[in-house]
Amino acid sequence: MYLVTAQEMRDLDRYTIEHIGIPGVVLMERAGLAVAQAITEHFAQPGQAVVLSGHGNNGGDGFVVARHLSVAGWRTTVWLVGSAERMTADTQTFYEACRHLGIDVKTFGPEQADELRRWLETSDVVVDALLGTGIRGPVRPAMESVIRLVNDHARGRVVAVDVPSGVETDTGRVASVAIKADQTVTFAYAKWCHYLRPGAEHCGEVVVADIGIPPSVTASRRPAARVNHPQWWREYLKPRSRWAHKGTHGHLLVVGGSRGMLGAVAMAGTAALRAGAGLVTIAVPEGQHDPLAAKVTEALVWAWPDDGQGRFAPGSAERIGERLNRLTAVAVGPGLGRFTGEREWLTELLQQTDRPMVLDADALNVLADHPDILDHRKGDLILTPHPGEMARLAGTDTVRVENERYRVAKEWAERHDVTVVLKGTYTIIAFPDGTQMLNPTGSPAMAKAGSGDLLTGIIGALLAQKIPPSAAVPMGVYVHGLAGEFAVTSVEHSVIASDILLQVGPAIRRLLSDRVRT
Ligand SMILES: NC(=O)C1=CN([C@@H]2O[C@H](COP(=O)(O)OP(=O)(O)OC[C@H]3O[C@@H](n4cnc5c(N)ncnc54)[C@H](O)[C@@H]3O)[C@@H](O)[C@H]2O)[C@@H](O)CC1
Ligand SMILES: Nc1ncnc2c1ncn2[C@@H]1O[C@H](COP(=O)(O)OP(=O)(O)O)[C@@H](O)[C@H]1O
Ligand SMILES: [K+]
Repeated sequence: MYLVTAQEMRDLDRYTIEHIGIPGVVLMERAGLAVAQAITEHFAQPGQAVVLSGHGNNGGDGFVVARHLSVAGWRTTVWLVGSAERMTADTQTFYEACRHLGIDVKTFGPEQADELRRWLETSDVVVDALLGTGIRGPVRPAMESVIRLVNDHARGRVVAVDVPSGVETDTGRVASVAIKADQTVTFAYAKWCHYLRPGAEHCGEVVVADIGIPPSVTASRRPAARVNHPQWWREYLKPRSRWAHKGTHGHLLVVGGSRGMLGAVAMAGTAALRAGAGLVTIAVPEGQHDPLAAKVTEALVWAWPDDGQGRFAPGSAERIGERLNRLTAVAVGPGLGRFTGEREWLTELLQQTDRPMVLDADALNVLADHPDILDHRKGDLILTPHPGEMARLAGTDTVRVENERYRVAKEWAERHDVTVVLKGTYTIIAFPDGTQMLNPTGSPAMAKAGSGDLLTGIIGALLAQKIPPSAAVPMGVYVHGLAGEFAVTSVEHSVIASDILLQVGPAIRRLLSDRVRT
């Protein structure tokens, strides 16, 4: 599924209307019908509904909802919050239809606030069709007072049409106030605000309804963002061949693990094996060799010169040259720490190999301080920052990263020709070509030290198996999130990274069995 901006949605609507020839009223009818169906499916029997309509097309959808609810036996009242003269032609059509059917349509004015409040307090459903993707700037006063009335007084289920009114479609920003919905029924494609805070917190459950826009329209008007889904990389997800041997499934080198931080490389390396890598070698500072070898049983351990403090010695990265030909991907950063000579060290690593490389944790912090290091890279680079690391990379603060997740990752990926995985709830993957993917899998259980190391290992394993980054990265992020969901067997609070590690297999199995079915 694509993830669209307001402008992209307008373009797709217009293309459908003008080039395919499906009239706008047909789309509006389907949109309103989908919302009415979501409501009637939720309730065992009809009750009382208040529909709040603006004069734009979002309001038009509201008139369609009102008509279907009324026909289905609901006591339905519509409040027009706006002016009948400024209605769009399609909205006017369905406004008239409501009137011809004898549905009660009231026009809201400040003097009716008490009456509307009573309706809100006594209705089973409130339909928010005030503002959709056409919102510009802060909500104007009349609508603002209606939105506040809904948030303060609605007792029943609040269902938002397309987006909760007051939420900006492309950014999830709420400039003044916004409806707090229990459910949002959107049309054709998800919009950014359904995933970005604070707007996403206003949506409740999001349902994407088909309104008859033919899927082929995206071929001529391709949106720049997608929701991560197996449809985008399923072809690379294969059962293992009967003739497989360890050499056919790649060799990942994981580099990191300074003193006191061996857990991170151990987790990354083991996750890589669980994600299917044939061989994993973990390179650590010499003094950490024995403790790591005692900790991990299935990965090879390789000692690089130590600085005497349990970290890599300057120049130690030259070691990679020895075994370069046998490696198929590299992951650098878990438990790396900071050390003298780190800039030259990371530069050497990048210079020595054209294998795809994942950079995580302190490798990202070295890069943030010395972005020129990137000039030395020879192969594809994948960066997996959490918001704090992203902020350091982009020279900004975490608050801006969180407020503009959709923009910060994209700018960095394009400017530096790398793939950026900006982690968090709904991880964003920004590709070097400017396109993005938003990941729907994951769980708050993953908000715990160690879960990021697993992701590094999983992506590394998929790259090591020669899956191109455009597929390996979203597949890895999806599998990691699914494993995080599966790991919640009791409560989210108690899940630890090792639990997630054990679910990498079941997550892959789920995807493989889905693959067989579809
Ligand atoms: N053919 C189409 O384009 C379709 C559009 N659909 C619906 O149409 C919506 C988009 O319709 P529109 O583009 O007419 O826009 P909206 O209905 O979202 O809003 C535009 C109207 O709101 C007013 N407005 C804008 N910003 C405001 C603010 N800050 N405070 C108060 N009033 C404000 C404007 O005066 C304008 O009349 C979608 O969200 C969707 O619900 C659906 O019916 C499907 C088909
Ligand atoms: N609330 C959440 N919902 C979904 N995924 C989450 C959530 N919190 C954290 N995660 C995921 O868990 C991982 C945490 O990684 P990171 O912050 O690097 O932690 P660490 O390096 O300490 O393991 C990321 O992949 C992130 O997307
Ligand atoms: K709305």
